[in-house]
Amino acid sequence: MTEHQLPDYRTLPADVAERMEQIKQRDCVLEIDHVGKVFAQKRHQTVALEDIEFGVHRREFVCVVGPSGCGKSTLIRILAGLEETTTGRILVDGKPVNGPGPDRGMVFQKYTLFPWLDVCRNVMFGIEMGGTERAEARRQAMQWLQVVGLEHFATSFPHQLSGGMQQRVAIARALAARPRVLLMDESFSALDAETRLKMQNYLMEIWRKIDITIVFITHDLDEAIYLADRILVLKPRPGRVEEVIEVPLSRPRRAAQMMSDEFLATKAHLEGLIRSFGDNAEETDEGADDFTMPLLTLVTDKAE
Ligand SMILES: Nc1ncnc2c1ncn2[C@@H]1O[C@H](COP(=O)(O)OP(=O)(O)OP(=O)(O)O)[C@@H](O)[C@H]1O
Repeated sequence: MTEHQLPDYRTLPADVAERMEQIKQRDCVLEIDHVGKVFAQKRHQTVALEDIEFGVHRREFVCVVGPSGCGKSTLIRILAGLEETTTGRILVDGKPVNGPGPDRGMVFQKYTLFPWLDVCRNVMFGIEMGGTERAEARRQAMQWLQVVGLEHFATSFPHQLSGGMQQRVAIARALAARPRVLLMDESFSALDAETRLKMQNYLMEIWRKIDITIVFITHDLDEAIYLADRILVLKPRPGRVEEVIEVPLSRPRRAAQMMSDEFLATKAHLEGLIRSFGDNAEETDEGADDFTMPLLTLVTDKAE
């Protein structure tokens, strides 16, 4: 099939359309209610987010994509309660949130485990913070380690684990506090491609087993399409919702689907959207295009 024959990404196969209908009938666990964020500096203001309105349904998997500077980090920090909104509000299960809370768990990009605690104690940390006594916290931690397949590493320390394993512990620790929503901020972007795919599959397996709603920020369009039920596309300056895409892929997802017409059409559409924001992109790379590298070698023969 040639490129111009690719199916319209909006055409959902019947099973996916039915699943989307079911998801939409569920309550919204997380509501982003007309959220705006302005960073005021001495000389100017940056409108990082403007009037973001979006609801995430129970057990839905939403990915947020957009070019650098479109407000992805600001949005997830607001959802986590680490940043205040300028306008609008965030609701979890219909209740406005002010600041961080146990109803929202977070997994960051870099490994954030406590290096002086073993794996089990790292997972116990969030449970004990909730007031659970130690023996029960240990029992629950072991259960979560089983969920992420690391029960045999309970007494290992973070530095003894690979990057992927450390992120699995971070996921277990976040889930152990029994949040309603799991917020993931570029959580797999420090991993190599193979480990990343494994982690994506692990995450979807875990998500299928438990009552958790996921919001996942990523730069990687393949990752967004592979994981999400819906993709929220943000455009920069100011950060606004450009489009919400319903991913036309059946579940359970398999890596082979990345070569399907539906996947490729969705990716082509997303790439086109993000390319169209070009003129508004973040200015951090200013000058990169006309940068000329000075010649730092004396070898100038024709074997270049
Ligand atoms: N603390 C801050 N003070 C001032 N401006 C900020 C602050 N944090 C973010 N911004 C600005 O808000 C806008 C959105 O930034 P944000 O980091 O949320 O974007 P992003 O999409 O996460 O970018 P990236 O993909 O590069 O991480 C940018 O213009 C950024 O410069």
